[in-house]
Amino acid sequence: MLNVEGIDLYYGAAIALKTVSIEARPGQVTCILGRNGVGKTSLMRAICGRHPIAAGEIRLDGAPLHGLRPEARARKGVASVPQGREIFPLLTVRENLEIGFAPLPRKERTIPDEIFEMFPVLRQMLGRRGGDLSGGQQQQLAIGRALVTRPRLLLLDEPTEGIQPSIIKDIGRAIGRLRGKAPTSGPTAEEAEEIRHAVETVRQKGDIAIVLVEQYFDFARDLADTFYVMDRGEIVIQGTGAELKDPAREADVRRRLTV
Ligand SMILES: Nc1ncnc2c1ncn2[C@@H]1O[C@H](COP(=O)(O)OP(=O)(O)OP(=O)(O)O)[C@@H](O)[C@H]1O
Repeated sequence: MLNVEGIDLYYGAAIALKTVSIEARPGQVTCILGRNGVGKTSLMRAICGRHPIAAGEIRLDGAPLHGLRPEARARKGVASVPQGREIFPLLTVRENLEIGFAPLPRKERTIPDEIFEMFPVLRQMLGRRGGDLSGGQQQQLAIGRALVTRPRLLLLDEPTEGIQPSIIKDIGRAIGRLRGKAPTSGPTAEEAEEIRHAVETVRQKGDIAIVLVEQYFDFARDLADTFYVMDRGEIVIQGTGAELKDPAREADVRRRLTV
């Protein structure tokens, strides 16, 4: 279980997180919601150790993480899929997965079969280049690579980023047709569905706490066991996934997500 207690984070003199506390349990999806620039990515950086905190504590299964370097946190079970996925387009799917070996001792440097059972498409595409995969497949690859480290905590920063609403896709198709070209191959709504399925699959494993940063309410609502809404560096609403299905609560949260 992850416990973040009263953390502050600064960029120079500017405060980006103010006494933020969250917890995330194994086998559950904990969603962090909020508009652009409210501090969601900063919270992920604080947890995985990419940026120091100025106050507070971060613990995984009771053991302190704050103060440890990112590599040491990775060895303790923290895995993150950063915004933008960071798939290497010219490396093969297998090579991309093997990047996940970095924090592992030599004898554990194998790709667990379980990853291919969870994401069969990765097995089919092992020899293909990362850049040849669709957006949804790349997200599965990024999650698969994170799972190579056998984490206890998985941080997912905006997995739907780059997924275009179907209306944009339709416009793209129409423009493509007008130009007499094949439709542009941007990420699609079906890929959002693939990503949702990938997160569900990890949840069902039951032993990994998943923290999911999202801007899209519908995606978060379908997956959240618990949620936190951030605004200007603070947690302003928190509750259970079931509460997100309550219309009054939903309106409350949606208000915080629109500019
Ligand atoms: N490296 C940095 N240096 C200075 N300020 C930063 C840095 N990174 C983020 N910030 C600022 O900190 C605040 C929080 O940013 P953060 O990226 O955590 O927000 P976010 O909610 O993740 O937004 P997004 O969805 O756009 O990633 C913003 O005001 C942002 O401009």
